[in-house]
Amino acid sequence: TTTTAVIFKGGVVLGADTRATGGNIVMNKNCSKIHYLAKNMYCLGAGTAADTEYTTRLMAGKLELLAMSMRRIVPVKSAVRMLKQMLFRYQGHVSAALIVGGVDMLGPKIVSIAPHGSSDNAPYLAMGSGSIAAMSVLETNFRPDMTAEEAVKLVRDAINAGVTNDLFSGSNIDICVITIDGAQVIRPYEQNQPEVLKKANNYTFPRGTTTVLSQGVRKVDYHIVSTEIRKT
Ligand SMILES: C#CCCCC(=O)N[C@@H](Cc1ccccc1)C(=O)N[C@@H](CC(C)C)B(O)O
Repeated sequence: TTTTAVIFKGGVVLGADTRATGGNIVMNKNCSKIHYLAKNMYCLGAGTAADTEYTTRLMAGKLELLAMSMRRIVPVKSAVRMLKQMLFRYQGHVSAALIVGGVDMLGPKIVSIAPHGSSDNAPYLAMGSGSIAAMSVLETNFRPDMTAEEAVKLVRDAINAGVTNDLFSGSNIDICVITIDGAQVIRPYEQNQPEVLKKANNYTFPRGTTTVLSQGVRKVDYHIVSTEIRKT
C-alpha cells in the first residue's frame, strides 16, 4: 500500500492506491483505503485490510456519538487520541497503519498513527510499503501554502511513485480533498484498472423457457397467539 497526505493553504489532501495483496497475489485490484471518520475527517489505512476497515469503522461510530453528545465538530486530535490509545492497548497486534486527515476549528491537520500507537504530526506524511517511494516525491516537491490543485498533483505524483516502484501498491489512485466547506472523495482520481463488468452476460430468459407443469396457491393459516402488547 501507498498512502500519502499533505496540508495545503485551505485544507488537506489524502491519497491512496487501490491494491490488496495476499503473498504475491493481487487479492483486490480496486479496494478503497480512504475511510470516512466524520464529515470533516477521513482516514487512510495501510497494513492488514481487516484491521484498517474494522478500526476505522469502529472509530467512526464512536466519533458520531461523541459529536452528538458534545454538539460540536469533533477535532482531529480527539480521533487521533482515541485511535492511538486503542492501538497501543493492543500492543501492535492490530496491524493498522493510519493517516488521519481533516479540518476542524483549529485548522487543517494530518497525523500518522503506527500500529503500536505512536503518532506523528507533520505537513506531509506517507504510510505503507510504498511510503519510501512516495516520501521521496514529497520531500522533493512539498511547499507550504500550496493551492488545492497543486496539493492534489503532489499527492497524485507521490502515490504514483508507490504504484510504480512498490509491488504491493498498484491499480488506481483515489484522492480525498477536505476543506472547511466539506470533504470530496474522488474515486478513482486516476484509473489504471478498468472497471470490472458487473454482469458479463444477460441471464434474463424469456417467459416460457422453463415449462410450467402445474401451479396453485397453498393456504397457510397463521394462528394469532396474543394481541396484547407485552409490558416490559
Ligand atoms: C482482499 C483481501 C485480503 C487482504 C489481505 C490483506 O490484508 N493484505 C494486506 C497485506 C497483508 C497484510 C497482512 C497479512 C497478509 C497480507 C494488504 O494488501 N495491505 C494493503 C492495505 C490494505 C488496507 C488493503 B497495503 O498495506 O499493502
